[in-house]
This record gives sequence, structure tokens and C-alpha cells, in this order.
Amino acid sequence: MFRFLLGNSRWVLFFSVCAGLISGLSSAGLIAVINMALGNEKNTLVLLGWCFAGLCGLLLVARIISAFLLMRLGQDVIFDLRLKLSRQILQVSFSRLQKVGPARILACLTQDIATLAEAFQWLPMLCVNAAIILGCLLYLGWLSSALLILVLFSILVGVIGFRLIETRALHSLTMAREYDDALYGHFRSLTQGVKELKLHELRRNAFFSECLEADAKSYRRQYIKGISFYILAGNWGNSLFYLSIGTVLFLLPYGQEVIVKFAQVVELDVAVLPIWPAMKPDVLRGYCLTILYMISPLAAFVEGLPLLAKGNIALKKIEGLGKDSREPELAKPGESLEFSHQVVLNLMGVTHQYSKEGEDRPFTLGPVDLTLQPGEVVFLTGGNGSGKTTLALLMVGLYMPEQGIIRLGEQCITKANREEYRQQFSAVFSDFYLFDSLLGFHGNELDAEARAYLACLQLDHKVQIEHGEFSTLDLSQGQRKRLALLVAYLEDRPFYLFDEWAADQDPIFKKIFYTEILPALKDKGKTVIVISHDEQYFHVADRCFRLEDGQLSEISVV
Ligand SMILES: Nc1ncnc2c1ncn2[C@@H]1O[C@H](COP(=O)(O)OP(=O)(O)OP(=O)(O)O)[C@@H](O)[C@H]1O
Repeated sequence: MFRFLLGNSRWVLFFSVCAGLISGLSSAGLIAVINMALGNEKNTLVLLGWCFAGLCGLLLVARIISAFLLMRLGQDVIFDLRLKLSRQILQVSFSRLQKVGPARILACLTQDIATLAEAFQWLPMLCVNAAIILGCLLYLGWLSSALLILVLFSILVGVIGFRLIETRALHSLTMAREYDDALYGHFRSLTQGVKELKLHELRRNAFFSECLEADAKSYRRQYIKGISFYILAGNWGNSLFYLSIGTVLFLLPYGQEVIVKFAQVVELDVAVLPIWPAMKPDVLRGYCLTILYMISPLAAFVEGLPLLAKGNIALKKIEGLGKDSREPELAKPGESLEFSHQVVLNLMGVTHQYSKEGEDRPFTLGPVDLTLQPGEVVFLTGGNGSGKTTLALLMVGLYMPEQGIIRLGEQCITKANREEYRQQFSAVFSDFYLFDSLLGFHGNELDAEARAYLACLQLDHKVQIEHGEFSTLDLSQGQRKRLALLVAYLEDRPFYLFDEWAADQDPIFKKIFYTEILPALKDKGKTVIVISHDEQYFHVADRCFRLEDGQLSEISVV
């Protein structure tokens, strides 16, 4: 995580770490002053008092600066990450996005970024506590090098033990995070499939116990395991410090006596023994004070480590998603090309294949050869799973042909102009999405124009439009589709695609769609592709095509 922060804003990190270090050193200075004041005469107390006040001030300012800078940095990074990830998702190809899956994307955008935010919030305290510990160690070294070695040894043993336990903790927390993805998938099913779940008790019970509860339990088990290891590791580190105080206070004097006696027996000069600290009372008092002072920042430091670990796991997940969805497909400025209106759309030998693991015969669409003239209304029919939507996605540029070429007028569609190409299409898919306002539209006449279309679509008694915002989206499926058609009208593009648009309409409006709306679009010179099963209206089409197992053939319209 530090590496990540370093890559994002090294100077802010540098200043905040410096401020953190100053605060830590001031803390150590405070202990030194307290220790001196405890053992000193009254005449030096004034000077020590001033030192104490100065250090308190410095400590306060340095802590505030360090915490503020790190908090700012953390929030800036999260802001950038949120936007970067969302931008990347908007730029990546549709097929890749389908492979990544909505549950994983949602889990990253909500859960992982929130976890990272939590870890960043804790980061300032981590730095301040680390600095206090460092300052205390420096003071210990100044008091007695032997005591410093003893404490460093305790820390080393503590760190080795901690790392050994932490490996297991990290493994469990990583596993817990994997269950999060699965849980997000179940939460989607819970909200989107609520009708089906409510209607079928056995399905509801099975979904609850076999999917939701099972994965929630696995998550809980792994999480508890991970955090328990951290609790164990943290207390192990803490107890080592008490052990080192006990050693110095109670064992060393006794050990000292033993060694002195032993030196006398073997006639050895005690002074030549290499590390033999002269344990003066003020050194001992300073040592105990410092260790006791260190214990709470150390405990806070250790308590925050699981948060840091979870932050790291979240960061890896976000980076993983970023990597899996990295595929800059927008054309660089200057590369995209303008298309002229009223041009021929040509699909030449276009294919697309879905391959799934374990599937013996993957679905293949094509090769498709199709030419659409401006102002032509073309119907596309075929059985379920025959490839109609796949062909539609290829036509509108959401899928890239694996083989073959798409030409619009004189231009072949490539990566460089695909974004521009897609802007030639207005589409209402069978799984369309409605935004609650007319995003991306401007102009003073927008509301008036939209209201006129609302009246045409017989929606004006249900929905109002004010400043480009729909008054409600709580409509029937057929009404929502009419609203989606309104948005497509406003887009006013050369190509229109309707994927089973009429399927949810009543017979009266179905008739209006086929006999009034489609001809009106044709009269305006639009090329219209209609996926439909309404054979009674096939005569409206200029040409009609059928798809069977991915193979396209023209059929008679009468
Ligand atoms: N994202 C996907 N990943 C893998 N296979 C897919 C995917 N989408 C569709 N398929 C497969 O491709 C085939 C064609 O699907 P498509 O949605 O194009 O059919 P369709 O003719 O529109 O069907 P329907 O009339 O039921 O909407 C199907 O066999 C389907 O299983």
C-alpha cells in the first residue's frame, strides 16, 4: 500500500512521514525530559519545564500535520481510484466486461474501495505510532546500548513470531475476500430475483441456505480465523515487551549476582565482560518508562495491521480488476474519423464465437454477409439462441468481429474509429437500461421536444419532463420501453436497432410501432434493424432475415 501511495504522490508522503518522524522524536524527547525531571533537583526544573512545553507543542503540530497530510493523500488516492476504475470500465470492450462479470466489478467498486478507504484512514496513526516507537528506541539507545540490544532482540523475536502467524492470517483474509465476490453475486440474485424467490418457497429456502448462508458462513469462518491470528500475533508482540521489562527489573540483578560470583570463582575481572550495563536507577526508571510508553502505540500499531492487510488485499483485487479490464479501446484524439450520413452498412464474412470452458461446441455466429441501404427497414427473426442479439451487438460495434470486416460507407471499422462508429446507432435492447434523466442532451428546446414525443408515445399522462428529468420511472415494462424509444428518438442517429421492442407492447401500440413509427423513421432516411417474431407485420419490412444456429439467410416478406 505504501508502494502504491509512493507511486501516487511521493512528495506529500515524504512530508507527512517527516512530520510523523518529528512527532515520534518529540515523544521520545518528552520521556527523556520526564525521566530527568523525576530524578533532578528543583533548580533545573524550570528549564526542563520549558523543554517539556516546547516538545509538547512540537509533538502536537507535527502529529496534526502528519495525520492531515496522510488523510488528504488517502482521500485523493481513493478519489482517483474510483474515477480511474469507473473510467476504465466505461472504456473497456463490452465482451471483456461481460467476461469480468458484474458481481466482481460491483464488489471492487463498493467493498474494496471502502476497505481501502478504511485502511487509509488508519494510515496516519500507523505512521505516528511507528515514529513514536522509533523515537523511544533512539532514547533507549541513548540511555544504554545494552538495553537497546535487549529490546531490539525482543522486537526481532516478536516480528519473526508475528510474521509466522501473519502468513496464516493473510491467507484466511484473502480467502474471505474471495467469498465476498460470491456474496455480491448472491445479493444481486436476491434483489433482481426477488419475485421468483418469493413465489417458490423451496427455491427460496435452497437459495438462502445453499448459496447465501453457505458463502456467508465460509466468509465468516475465514474472517474470524484471519483476525484471530492477528489477535494472537498482536498479543504475542505485546507480551514480549512485558517480558523484557521483567527481565531487566527482576532477572538481570539476579543474573548479575550470579555472574559476579562466577567471575570471582574463575578469577575474572568483571569490568572486562563485554556487555555489562551499569544499571543506575535513573537508567532503569527511564527504561521502564519508555517501554511502558511504547506499549500503547505498539498495541495500536498491531491492532491496525489487519486493516492494513485487508487494505492490501482490496488493493490487489482492484489492481487485478484494473488489469483484467485494461484494454484501451477508445480512439486516441485525432484518430477517429467522421462518417457521412446516409451511407451503406456492409458486413462481410463477419463472425463471432463464444467459448466457455467445458463446452464441447461453442456457439459461432456467421460468417455473415449483409448490406443495409440507407432508409431500409430490415427485420431479423429466428429461434431462441440463434444469434440475433449477438449479430445486433456486432452491428452496433459493441462486439468486434473475430473475422471479416464491417464497412460504413467507404470506411472499414477498426479500433481507431469504432467509438465514432458506435455513435451512429440508437438502440433499445431487450435488456435496456433507463436513466432517470436525459443525460448527454442539451438545448433549450429539449423539454418541449421530449414532451411532444411523450404525447406521441401516449405517456404524457404518466410521465412529465422538467429540465431533462423524468418525473418517474415506476412504469410498466411496456411503458418503460416506450420511454427508451423516446430517448432513441431524441438521439436522432442514422441507424436504429430494436431488439424485440414490440414484445411487451399491447396490440394497439404494437400496430402503431410497426405501421406508424417504423415507416416514419424510414421516411426520415433512417436505417432500421428490427428483431421481431411478429410475423403478421413482416410485410412492413423491406427485407427479412432469419438466423438459424448462427447462420443468416434471407426470407420472403410476404
Ligand atoms: N455472454 C455470452 N457468453 C457466452 N455465450 C453466450 C453469451 N451470450 C449469448 N451466448 C450464447 O450465444 C448464443 C446466441 O445467443 P443470442 O443472445 O445472440 O441469441 P438470440 O437469438 O438473441 O436469442 P433470444 O431470442 O433468446 O434472445 C446462445 O446459444 C447463447 O447461449
